[in-house]
Amino acid sequence: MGTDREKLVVIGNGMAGISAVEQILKLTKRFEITVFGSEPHPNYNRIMLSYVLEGSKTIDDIVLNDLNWYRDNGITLHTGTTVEKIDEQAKEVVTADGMRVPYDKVLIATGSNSFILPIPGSDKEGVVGFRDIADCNQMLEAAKTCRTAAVIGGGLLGLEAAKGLVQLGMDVTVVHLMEDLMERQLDHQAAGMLKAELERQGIKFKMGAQTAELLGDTRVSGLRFADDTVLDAEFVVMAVGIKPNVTVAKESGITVNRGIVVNDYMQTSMEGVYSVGECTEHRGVCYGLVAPLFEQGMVLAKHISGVEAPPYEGSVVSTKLKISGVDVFSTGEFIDGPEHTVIANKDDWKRTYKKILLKDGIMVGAVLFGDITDSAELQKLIKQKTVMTDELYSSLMGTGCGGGKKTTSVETMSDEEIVCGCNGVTKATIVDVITNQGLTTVDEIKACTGATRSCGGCKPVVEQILQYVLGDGFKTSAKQGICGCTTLSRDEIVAEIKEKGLQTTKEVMNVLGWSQPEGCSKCRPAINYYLGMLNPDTHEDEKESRFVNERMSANIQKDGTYTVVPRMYGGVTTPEELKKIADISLKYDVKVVKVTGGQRLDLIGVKKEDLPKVWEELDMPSGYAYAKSLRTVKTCVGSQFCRFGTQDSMGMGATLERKFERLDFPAKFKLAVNGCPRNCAESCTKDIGIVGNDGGWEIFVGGNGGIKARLADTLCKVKTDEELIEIVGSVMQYYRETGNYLERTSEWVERIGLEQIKAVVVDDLENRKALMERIEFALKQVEDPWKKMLRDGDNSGKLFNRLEMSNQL
Ligand SMILES: Cc1cc2nc3c(=O)[nH]c(=O)nc-3n(C[C@H](O)[C@H](O)[C@H](O)COP(=O)(O)OP(=O)(O)OC[C@H]3O[C@@H](n4cnc5c(N)ncnc54)[C@H](O)[C@@H]3O)c2cc1C
Ligand SMILES: NC(=O)c1ccc[n+]([C@@H]2O[C@H](COP(=O)([O-])OP(=O)(O)OC[C@H]3O[C@@H](n4cnc5c(N)ncnc54)[C@H](O)[C@@H]3O)[C@@H](O)[C@H]2O)c1
Ligand code: SF4
Ligand code: FES
Repeated sequence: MGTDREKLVVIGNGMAGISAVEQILKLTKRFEITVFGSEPHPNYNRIMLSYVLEGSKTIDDIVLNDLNWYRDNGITLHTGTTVEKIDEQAKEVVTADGMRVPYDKVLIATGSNSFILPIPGSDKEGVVGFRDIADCNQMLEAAKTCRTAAVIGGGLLGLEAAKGLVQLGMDVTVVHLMEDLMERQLDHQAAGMLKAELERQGIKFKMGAQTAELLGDTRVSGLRFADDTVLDAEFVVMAVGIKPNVTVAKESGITVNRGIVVNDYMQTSMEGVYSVGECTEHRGVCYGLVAPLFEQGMVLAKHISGVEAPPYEGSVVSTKLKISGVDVFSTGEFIDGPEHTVIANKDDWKRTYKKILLKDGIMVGAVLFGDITDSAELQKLIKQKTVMTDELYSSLMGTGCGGGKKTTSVETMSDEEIVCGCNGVTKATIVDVITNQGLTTVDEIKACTGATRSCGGCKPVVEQILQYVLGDGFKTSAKQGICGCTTLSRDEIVAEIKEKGLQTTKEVMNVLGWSQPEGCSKCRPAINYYLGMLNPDTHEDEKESRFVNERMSANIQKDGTYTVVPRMYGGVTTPEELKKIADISLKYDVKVVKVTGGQRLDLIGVKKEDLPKVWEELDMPSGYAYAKSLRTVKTCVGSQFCRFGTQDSMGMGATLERKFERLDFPAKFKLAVNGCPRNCAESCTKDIGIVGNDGGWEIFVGGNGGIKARLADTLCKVKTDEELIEIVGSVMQYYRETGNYLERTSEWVERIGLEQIKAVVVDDLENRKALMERIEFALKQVEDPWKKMLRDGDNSGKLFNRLEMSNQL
């Protein structure tokens, strides 16, 4: 049925083309739209193929626009139909099977093809790219019969493919040309951390390897490298990049470089013909991520619909790897050169890394590993070419006292700014559905606008917008698991462990339906902690679920040696003890003895195999410097010696340390006790700070002197030592029972609320007593790990073997 509407023909039924069509439909109904797609499917979310492979989504889950959508919007769809060229003279689009469709305007959105290495054997059976549903299905099929796979290419795609194949039970080696993974997005530091994490998750790597040939008869059986070494592989995935699909444009005489060359309004060299997506080259750049493609689509939609629009000026891209338990993010410039000012922070303990690059004071790029909560914020600041200030620095790098909350920046975002890059949702759209449709949760916004639907990277910003628009009416309902292996929250897991009487991490993962049977480095230690906290008498600590320092009961150093920190209650020692420490240090060639910030002595440089002998000869309790446990109780001189002292801080410090040592906490725990408000032992930055005052004690909670400094809050004042011990014990137990694993008290206090903590441990005497009973019970079960090791020996026989390097966590 003919109409007098303008005829728009879209070549390519992929993410960029159909997103542009969606934008056009919002602006005008003046086009009669026909879409051609080579694939036999309606438009689907290509990004999610990684999740289909990994098993967490099905093909049906990832359809973005089903056939009804095309029908409802009056779009004629030809699936399984490839366009050959545009006949400019006839003003017709010509398909490979000879169909001719007249046009007024054409949009070319033909995407990319996988780049297949031009090496002998690359056409063998069992060699695939990873681009579409057909490739994904081939991989799923192969996993049923093949055991070994090689993924060539250690970029985003290769790593996601490798993880998917590991999930399917295959033995997978990633073969990478360079020495660093994802070298187009990460610096050397982050790439190293990423590799270590993926190795933990079961992926093998062959780095710096150039594949010369794929071996096998008709079917691939292995890889031969340029140095003539060989790797067996029954299945090979090529993930070495993509090639813009410019065939139609080339055949039609349109200017093509690497991609189809367009101007700032996405117009090609041919009158009436536009191009968006991965096939397009704008100002010399071809993009390979969806966010820029959606931005292009918006500009195109306005231009083609006759709506005035600013030109497309290129995009700052950012990437996030979609592998559960691996949080890595990169945006803008990421390799530092002499022109950059580098702000960097690496935490070996939490295995996090943050780097921000400045050029002439302006933020131009960032890399995050381990903790990507600031990703959306950084992406926005870098996109806006923001100048770094002291305030921003403190907010991003977490320095400065008082723990001031980050200011939300959504207020300063323009309405047109895209919040969800994957789905092209702007701030204005989100604000609109909150204000006009009364939506109050991230899930509702997701259902209505698509924001957060794909990679999830935009969720923090969507939450911020909700909070900003609703103020106090905001509640977060988005379901967030403790890691990518589960959607269960910490509280749900703890409740299930209690209700179902679960005993081991394996059991928790099996019964509660973990997506990865072995869990990951985030959930395994957390569950081990929750089990121990809930069942102090029956839980068998799972050493393999502990971080290396905890397994060794010592902190590993850069050079592979360890440190030994013996317990010195309240920071007090004797000349005899000091002499013993000095003798042993000399005997075992300890090069440095360091006085720590917590007033202890740290014997640095003990060889792994000497650890048991050093512990035995010291014959002192472990100082737990490696553990998520009570580390130290720092004390001032106090009333025993100090002229100002009103309380015996040294005595009380030692008492508290003796009483509460050895227990596991969600994170490390530090105390300080002061004899008077002069506060020489710095209570304000401790998890619990105690200050002698008015003949009694004043107690503070939630202080932190670390990366995210925070001054402690006043909890209460008590008159007696007994009351002090009881409040300290019950705060500790309340934190043990309600803290998220790895959550310091500084974060816990903010999350739970000071008033709630007061209500439970100060005001409610019965509750306080119950908490004390539970902590006393737990305390009865604990034993010094050095003594235990000396008595029971090392069951594995490997822990103190010089050559054995444990790297599970
Ligand atoms: C496994 C995987 C994971 C990814 N993950 C992410 C991610 O997390 N984040 C991100 O931003 N990006 C990701 N990407 C990249 C993202 O999917 C692409 O950038 C995006 O899909 C490109 O959209 P496009 O429309 O330009 O191309 P495509 O989505 O490839 O669409 C082009 C379509 O045109 C069809 N076509 C080609 N030629 C013709 C013709 N002559 N006639 C008719 N039809 C034709 C093709 O068959 C195809 O269906 C991922 C890609 C893959 C493969
Ligand atoms: N999470 C995400 O954002 C995501 C996920 C998957 C794919 N993608 C996109 O899909 C596209 C394809 O991804 P990709 O990872 O293939 O592209 P890529 O170009 O980012 O990475 C290819 C990698 O292969 C390596 N390589 C090149 N030749 C090699 C060889 N002969 N042997 C071994 N390694 C070799 C390169 O060093 C590079 O690291 C990209 O545009 C990517 O951005 C994005
Ligand atoms: S805090 Fe008070 S009691 Fe303790 S050392 Fe300082 S001045 Fe003396
Ligand atoms: S940015 Fe990926 S889902 Fe929003």
